[in-house]
Amino acid sequence: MGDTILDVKNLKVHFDLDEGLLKAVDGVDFTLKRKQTLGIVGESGSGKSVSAQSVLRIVSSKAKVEGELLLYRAAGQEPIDLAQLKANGAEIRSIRGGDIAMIFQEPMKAFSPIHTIGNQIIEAILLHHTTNKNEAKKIAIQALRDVGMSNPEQRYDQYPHELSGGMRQRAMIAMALSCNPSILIADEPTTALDVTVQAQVLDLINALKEKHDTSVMFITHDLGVIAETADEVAVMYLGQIVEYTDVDTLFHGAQHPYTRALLESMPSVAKEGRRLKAIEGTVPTPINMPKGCRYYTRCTLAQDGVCNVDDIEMVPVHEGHGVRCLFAEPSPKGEGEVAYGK
Ligand SMILES: Nc1ncnc2c1ncn2[C@@H]1O[C@H](COP(=O)(O)OP(=O)(O)OP(=O)(O)O)[C@@H](O)[C@H]1O
Repeated sequence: MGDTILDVKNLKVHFDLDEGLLKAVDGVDFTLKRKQTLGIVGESGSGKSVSAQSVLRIVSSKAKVEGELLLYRAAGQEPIDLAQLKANGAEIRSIRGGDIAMIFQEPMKAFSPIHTIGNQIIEAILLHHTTNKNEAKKIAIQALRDVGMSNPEQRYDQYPHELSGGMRQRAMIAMALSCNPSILIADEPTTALDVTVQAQVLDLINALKEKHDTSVMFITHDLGVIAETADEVAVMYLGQIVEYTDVDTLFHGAQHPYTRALLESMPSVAKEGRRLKAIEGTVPTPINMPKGCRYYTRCTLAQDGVCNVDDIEMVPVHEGHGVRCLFAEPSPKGEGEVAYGK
């Protein structure tokens, strides 16, 4: 467990709705290693955000959360099971923002419009770091400088609406990192930004991760972002992880038909002159799901009577590479691409 900082075991998040039981997350396992970035990728509705919110215990109070969320604060120490903490108790509140911080797609979700950027950043620092206001202000200004804000002293006194979208994103990252968290959860932080600013923010997150030895859980629907940030990747579909591997194998030896379809819909992967292939259909709502493979309704390899009979288990095809598909084959690292579809 030495290099593991977060170990998520059999996480289930279910919502009991009038229409039926919605299984937003249904038996998810992953480990986040120290100083590494785990990318979680999948289309909208696959359960990425709900998984992340469960770690911080900020998922809606209507959700039923089961499983283990083991946080190893230091190597060799007994873990804390975040799933066992009271959702609004003192312990999880001290972990939120202290050990684990989160950034979102929309920074206005993180900031209140009626307080200055500086006052909001020092609030967290005063809670987790120091009770001295002058010292907290110095840390906040340094954090703004670290994320590349020009005139950080002036930014400190500005309101969120006075900054551009990219600047607000940087300010949110400064707030998240001002308490030096060991884990940063980034939920689509660059989706709303134009391409140039997106690249700058990704570079910034990667640089800060190296500087502060932070572990990052990076949630995105974009494999391009995964290529830029992740060491390991979990591909999610309808509440389950369908493929789990290191980033090189993802791009050169993916086996799950869903991962392959995502790759084929990615601009730089599509061969020259070939049209991008959109994935047919949409992600169904995970209510009253039939037995069998969750991807059955959209899969080009689906076989009636084979794939829609029993729930599909994750098959280890190589050390550190798991695939939830009956057609997965054991493969030496990186050779799945050759085996698949031949
Ligand atoms: N508070 C809630 N009540 C009921 N259902 C919810 C709630 N929050 C999320 N869901 C459902 O859970 C499923 C997973 O949602 P989630 O937001 O985790 O997906 P996602 O992969 O992060 O997609 P997106 O990128 O669109 O946020 C979806 O079917 C969603 O409608």
